[in-house]
Amino acid sequence: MPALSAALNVSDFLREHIRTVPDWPSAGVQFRDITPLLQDPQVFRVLIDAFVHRYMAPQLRPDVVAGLDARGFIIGAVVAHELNVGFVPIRKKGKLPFTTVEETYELEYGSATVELHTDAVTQGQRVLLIDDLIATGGTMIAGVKLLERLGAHVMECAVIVDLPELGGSSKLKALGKPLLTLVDFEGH
Ligand SMILES: O=P(O)(O)OC[C@H]1O[C@H](OP(=O)(O)OP(=O)(O)O)[C@H](O)[C@@H]1O
Ligand SMILES: Nc1ncnc2[nH]cnc12
Repeated sequence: MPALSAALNVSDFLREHIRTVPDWPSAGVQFRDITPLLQDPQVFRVLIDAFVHRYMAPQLRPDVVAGLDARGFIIGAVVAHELNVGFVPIRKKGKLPFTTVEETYELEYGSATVELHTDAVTQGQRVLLIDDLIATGGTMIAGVKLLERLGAHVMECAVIVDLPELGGSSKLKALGKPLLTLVDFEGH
């Protein structure tokens, strides 16, 4: 495993620790598995620092970080902790106990509904919305809609992996939402 050095940029370094699993969870899907990024503490730190360094800047510092179920929780909660701001989970339907708002969307392989507690954010709060990956953009856009329905402002979205051919990152940009992506993969 190469160490992160001047010869290797962060994106290339992280790419080497993402595993591609063909035909999972269904035929034709190239599943981009981020678990190897989390397994090695040094690699995990490079990943988290890539987000934290950007959002420490005063003009980009959020009031709160929101994370998308489930892999967005792993990254989002750690980034929130490092930034010393709160974390709010956007969960798959049926998991949140208090009153919620909900949004249904299409995935690369199925459909889903996500929910957010109605008191999770307040009017005008600046939110950073984090997930592990953007494919069709359905999940991320559903998250933006939920947060903004409650009056918050999603100032930026951030992911580890972008699958640009699935169109999600373009859709998000067309909506005027800035998106930080650390690693791009061609194909599905
Ligand atoms: O851009 P999209 O087409 O919406 O796809 C991206 C979403 O798909 C994956 O989650 P998944 O729904 O597989 O759930 P999981 O995190 O619980 O595995 C991934 O973690 C994103 O949340
Ligand atoms: N190809 C993919 N790999 C990992 N997670 C995904 N979510 C949607 N598409 C995905």
